[in-house]
Amino acid sequence: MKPSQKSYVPSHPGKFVVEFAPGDFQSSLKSLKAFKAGQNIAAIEGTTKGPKAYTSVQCGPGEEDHIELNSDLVYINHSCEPNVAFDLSSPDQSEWCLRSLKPIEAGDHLTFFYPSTEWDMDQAFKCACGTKTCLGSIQGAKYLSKDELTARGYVSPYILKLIEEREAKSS
Ligand SMILES: C[S@@+](CC[C@H](N)C(=O)[O-])C[C@H]1O[C@@H](n2cnc3c(N)ncnc32)[C@H](O)[C@@H]1O
Repeated sequence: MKPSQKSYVPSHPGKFVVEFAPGDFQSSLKSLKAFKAGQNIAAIEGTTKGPKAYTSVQCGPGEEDHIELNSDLVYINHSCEPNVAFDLSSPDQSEWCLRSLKPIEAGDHLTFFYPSTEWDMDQAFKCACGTKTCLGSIQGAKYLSKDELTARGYVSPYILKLIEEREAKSS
């Protein structure tokens, strides 16, 4: 579920705001504040378990390990050169956070590298991030090499483990 433009109430007032745009999947999340690289910029809280969906974030290695964010963070788009990461690596959910990977200025759009958390995405898409290292088609980590995956600043440990299992099977 995504917050909709009708009766929009920001989930992170003063910090982030959704920029609603016409057309399917054209909206995004903008930062209202500057952050240094490597900061915990938001707690990941208020999540619920759910089936894999284009709005869900994978939080472990299994088919059942998907959460709905239930907040404006669902509007963070993918980039092949992301400025934030979802760090859901701790077994203690109270430590889950959104972390800046680079300095972020007020007005910057937040982006994360979707395959850093997603193994095999519910909805693949042609990437419009426009970066030099754009991979073109985004379907999940399953379809990438370890080098393509690890060059983006952060990969979830459960995704790295799945990559290593894949490599062990093919060797
Ligand atoms: C969870 S939504 C993110 C918010 C979305 N932009 C919206 O307006 O609802 C994920 C979807 O946004 C779109 N999207 C996100 N990043 C994208 C990118 N870099 N290029 C093209 N589409 C993207 C894709 O359709 C993807 O399935």
